[in-house]
Amino acid sequence: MTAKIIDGKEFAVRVRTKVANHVARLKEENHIVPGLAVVLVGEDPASEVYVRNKHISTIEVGMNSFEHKLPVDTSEADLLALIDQLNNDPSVHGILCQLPLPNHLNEELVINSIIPSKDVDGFHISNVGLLGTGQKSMVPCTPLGCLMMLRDHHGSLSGLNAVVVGRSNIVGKPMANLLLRDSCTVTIAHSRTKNIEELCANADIVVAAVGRPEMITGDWIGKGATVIDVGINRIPHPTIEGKSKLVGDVDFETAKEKAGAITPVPGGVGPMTIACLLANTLTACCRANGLEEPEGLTA
Ligand SMILES: Nc1nc(=O)c2c([nH]1)NC[C@@H]1CN(c3ccc(C(=O)N[C@@H](CCC(=O)O)C(=O)O)cc3)C=[N+]21
Repeated sequence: MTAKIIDGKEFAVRVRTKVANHVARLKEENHIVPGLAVVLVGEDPASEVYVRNKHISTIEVGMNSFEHKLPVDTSEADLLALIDQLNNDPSVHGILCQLPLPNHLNEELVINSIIPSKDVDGFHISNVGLLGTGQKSMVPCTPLGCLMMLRDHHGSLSGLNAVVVGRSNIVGKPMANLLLRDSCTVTIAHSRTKNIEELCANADIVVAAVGRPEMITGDWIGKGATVIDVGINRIPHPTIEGKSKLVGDVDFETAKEKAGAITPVPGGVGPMTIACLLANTLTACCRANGLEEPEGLTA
C-alpha cells in the first residue's frame, strides 16, 4: 500500500480562497481592509524569500501588506519603537516579526512587546498561556495548518494516539496543545526520548518537527498512520553536484510505503503556514472590529 499524499499546496489554495472571499465581504459590507505588517531585521536570504512570499500572498487575498525591512544593526530600542507604532496603528491587524532575529536582539522581549491581539504568530506568552488553558487565542500558523490538514483527513481526532516529535515553542509544544484540545492522546518525543521509534510506530498520527533531514524512516511509521512533516531542510542534491534539494524530517520514500496519508516537502506544511498567517490576520481583524470570526479558519 502506498499512502495518500496530502496536498498542502492545494489545501492552502482552498484556505486562501476562503480568506479572500471573507476579505471581499469585509470591504463591501464594513469598509474594512485587514492589514498585516511584517518586520524583517537583516538580510538573511532565506528570510527575504519568505517575507517576499508573505507579501505577495497578502496582496493576493486583498489585504494590505506593510513591509518593514530594518538593517542588521538595528538597536533593540528602535525595533521596539517600530513595534509600538504598529501596535497603535488601527490599519494594522497583524504583526509578524520574522525569526530568527540577529543575536544582539532579545527575541523573547521583542515578541512579547507585540500586543497579543495582533500577534498573528501566536508566540506571545499571553497567547501561549491562552492556548494552554483552552481559551481563545492567536494560534501559531504552522501547527494550525497541520491541525487543519489532520481534521480534514480524519474528520474527528478524538481518541487517536498522536506523537509530536520535537518540543520547540513554535511548533512542537503548540501542536501538542492543539491535538490535546481535539482529544488526542498526545506524546511529545525528543532527542532524549527512549524507544522513540517504537513510540512513533504505535501512533495513529506522527508530526515531525525536529529539523533533522529525513530522520524518521518507514520503520518508525505504523501501518496506515498519518504523517505530517514540518521539516524544511536544504541538503546537497544526491545526484546533481553543486545543487541543493529540499527535504523534510521524514524519509518520504520509505515512510509513504507504510503510512495511510503523508504530507510531502515541499508542497505540504509550508504553503499551509502562509495560508494560516493570512487566516490569523483576518481573524485578528474581525476580533478587533467586534465582527463574526471566519468559519473553519480558526482552531
Ligand atoms: N515569525 C516567524 N513566523 C514564521 O512563520 C516563520 C518565521 N518567523 N521564520 C521562518 C519560518 C519559516 N516559514 C516558512 C513558511 C513557508 C514555507 C513554504 O511555503 N515552503 C515551501 C517551499 C519553499 C521553498 O522552496 O523554499 C514548501 O514547503 O512547499 C516555508 C517556511 C515561516 N517561518
